[in-house]
Amino acid sequence: MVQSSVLGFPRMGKLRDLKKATEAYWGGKISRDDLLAEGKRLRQEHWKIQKDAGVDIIPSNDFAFYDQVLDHIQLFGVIPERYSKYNLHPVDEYFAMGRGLQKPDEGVDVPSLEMVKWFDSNYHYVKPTLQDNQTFKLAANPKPVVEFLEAKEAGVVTRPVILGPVSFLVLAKADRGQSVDPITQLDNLLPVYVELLNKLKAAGVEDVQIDEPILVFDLAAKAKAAFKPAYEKLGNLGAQAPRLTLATYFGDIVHNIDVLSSLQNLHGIHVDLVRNPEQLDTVIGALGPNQVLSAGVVDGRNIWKTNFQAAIEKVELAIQKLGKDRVIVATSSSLLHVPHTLASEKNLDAEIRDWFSFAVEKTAEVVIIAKAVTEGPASVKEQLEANAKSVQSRASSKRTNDPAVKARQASVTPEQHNRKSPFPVRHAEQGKSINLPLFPTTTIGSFPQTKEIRIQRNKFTKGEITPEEYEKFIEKEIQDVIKIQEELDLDVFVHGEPERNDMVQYFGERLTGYVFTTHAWVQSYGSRCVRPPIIVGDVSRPAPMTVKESKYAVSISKKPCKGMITGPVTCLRWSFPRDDVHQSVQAQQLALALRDEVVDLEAAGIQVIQVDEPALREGLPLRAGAEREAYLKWAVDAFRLATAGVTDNTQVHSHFCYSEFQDFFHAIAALDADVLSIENSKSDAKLLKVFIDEAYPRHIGPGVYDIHSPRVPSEQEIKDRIEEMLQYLRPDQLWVNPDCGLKTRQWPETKAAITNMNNAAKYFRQKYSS
Ligand SMILES: CN1c2c(nc(N)[nH]c2=O)NC[C@@H]1CNc1ccc(C(=O)N[C@@H](CCC(=O)N[C@@H](CCC(=O)N[C@@H](CCC(=O)O)C(=O)O)C(=O)O)C(=O)O)cc1
Ligand SMILES: N[C@@H](CCS)C(=O)O
Ligand SMILES: [Zn+2]
Repeated sequence: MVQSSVLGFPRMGKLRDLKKATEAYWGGKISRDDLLAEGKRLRQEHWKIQKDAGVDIIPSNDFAFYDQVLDHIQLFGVIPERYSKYNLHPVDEYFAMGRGLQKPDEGVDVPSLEMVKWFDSNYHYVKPTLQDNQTFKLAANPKPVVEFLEAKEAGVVTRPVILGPVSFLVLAKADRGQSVDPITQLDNLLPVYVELLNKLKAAGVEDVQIDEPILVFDLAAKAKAAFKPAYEKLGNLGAQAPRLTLATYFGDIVHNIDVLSSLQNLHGIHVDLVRNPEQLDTVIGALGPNQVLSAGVVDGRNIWKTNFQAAIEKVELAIQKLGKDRVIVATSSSLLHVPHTLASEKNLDAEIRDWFSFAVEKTAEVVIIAKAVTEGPASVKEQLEANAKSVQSRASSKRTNDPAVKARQASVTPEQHNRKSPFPVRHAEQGKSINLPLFPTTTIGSFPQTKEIRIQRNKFTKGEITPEEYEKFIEKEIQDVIKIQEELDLDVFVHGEPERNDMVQYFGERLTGYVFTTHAWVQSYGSRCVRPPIIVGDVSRPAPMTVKESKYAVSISKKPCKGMITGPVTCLRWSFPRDDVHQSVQAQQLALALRDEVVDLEAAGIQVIQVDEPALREGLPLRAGAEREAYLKWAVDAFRLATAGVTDNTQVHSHFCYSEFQDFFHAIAALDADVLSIENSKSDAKLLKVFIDEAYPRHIGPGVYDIHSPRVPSEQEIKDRIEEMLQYLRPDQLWVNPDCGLKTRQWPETKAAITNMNNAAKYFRQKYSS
């Protein structure tokens, strides 16, 4: 019998219940016990959904209050002393590592651990941070054991998910000032895994899913070599330990296929056959004689209904070689990256709705495919017919095709990708009308999205206030934000983005070719969620999207005020993209729509325009090679096409909130933006060395403080940070700004942090102008 399996389920709940509970706990509105009870309720609800759907292999320990990697940091006792010294309750210590903690009355002040993108997704994980004398110790009540028992008690037998030791270490880093190479810690870490597996077995666990997603990367020799000792140990624990199924996702493992020879004692291997179906034969060829293949054929990263016929064909190929008992039908990855259920969407057009499948629906899909290949297609005849109809409806729908968009794409010329003059000429031109001091200060675009803003937007969406009332409210917000920036004495203002629910969803709602949802939330980090709009057809811009608000802000600003839009690659990556058209085509359509917006902003008198591309790095194919080069070409072209329609006088900014730009520097330079703001506050400033090494001529604002945490950085801390940056950047090229937008922050901490930031900038301005 072919079993069905889900690799992980979204944890937020149908109505973002987990977000609400964690934020209520942080705000002191519910107790710790209430929070823990809500977590338990959600886990049970999610297990029940999967059990009722008939899923054979249901995950546990896929739940996390903040992040699953952070769970492992705590599970293995990899807690830096700056947190453990406060002897906080484990729940509070966990959140302190995730989001920092500042309680001046109790003498507690600690920033969060670094948070970075999970592979090429818009989910962020907390980076394990190791010391030179790192030790590892299993937590007293290991979470995977506790949650397995909890499920068992509820009548659900689960397969706990744990992150494998090699991935844990490869995804880790040495703490600031430490030099440990994490992978060298394998021997110290493995005993903790052995202890955990023994405890799981003692609790009755038969099977464990051990995730080693780093196998999809090009691995350093040391990391690759670590698999053999790790899995010779963990795969040979016999009756003392559960069977292990090693899971990879988001790429193929063909380039690391030799590693499989040292994994032959494991029960099974999971591969992503949505992303890389071509790896099937190679992986089957490398399996041990009794090993099971978990075939990831239901997409964990996108919302399109699975094409059953195509999925069944893939699974049948595996069955022909391995037999039914050695094949599992699975989601390609955890379903963390898709929304909870399509059932909540009441406003979608019926034709288009029929093309989608969210997490709950995907659990049903794995079951149907498994049944089709076990019992034959007749056993699920109706479902197969309905599915074929949906697939056909989408393939032939007129809604996906716009000849005018295609015609415009066909007429794009190479010249449209180039600014009129090189940077020195532009810089001189811009200096004539945009007066800036040394170390200009600015922010990244958004100011706090207060409860009041969200309430008014909610009322407007529901028709409880008129468009005029909403517009007045937004104008008042912009006025307030401009006044605050005057008081804070910033040099380049922003309008604060109060009209935007989200930097991508907002544009999706204004572009044709998109549909958007009401409840389709996906976790981005911690309690923060996004509602990615869905690209269903060719994209175009029926009308200006941001000009009114930006023009208004400029009209009331005494200093330059940036126009603000989201770039084409980010609009693409943070949407659910089409899977029937190459992403380069979708990016170019978005670029043309945004080019019109940029030109309109300039025509409306906006001299500084920021085009955010924080997802440019995340879209980089995970392995070096031709695919990566091709991506860089079309992604850079899309940005240039979007921005190059303006005159030399307009200063184009771009923003990236990630610090991993070293392997990517040439693409950033090729964007030809006049000013870049990048994330840097939580990374080593020496990463900036690449800007000197490559003689980067233009201007840069590496973030001087972390906006993900409510913690207020001191003026001295920011000065120290700028001092470090000046080892790598020229004073005349350095801007001073936070890491990213301030929408998640509250006003008091925002004002305090920016005051400190501005004072630090003034100190250097004085120092370098005398
Ligand atoms: C910059 N980042 C972004 C990423 N991806 C995006 N798509 N957008 C980004 O900005 N990726 C990387 C980074 C970090 N990520 C995030 C992600 C999410 C947030 C954030 O603040 N999310 C909000 C939700 C934002 C939103 O869409 N809000 C809507 C709906 C608000 C709402 O909940 N309304 C209530 C009713 C109103 C009320 O009573 O409060 C409801 O619907 O129930 C809006 O503003 O209209 C979040 O809350 O998680 C930040 C950084
Ligand atoms: N302009 C956006 C960029 C976030 S990446 C903001 O400030 O929120
Ligand atoms: Zn950002």
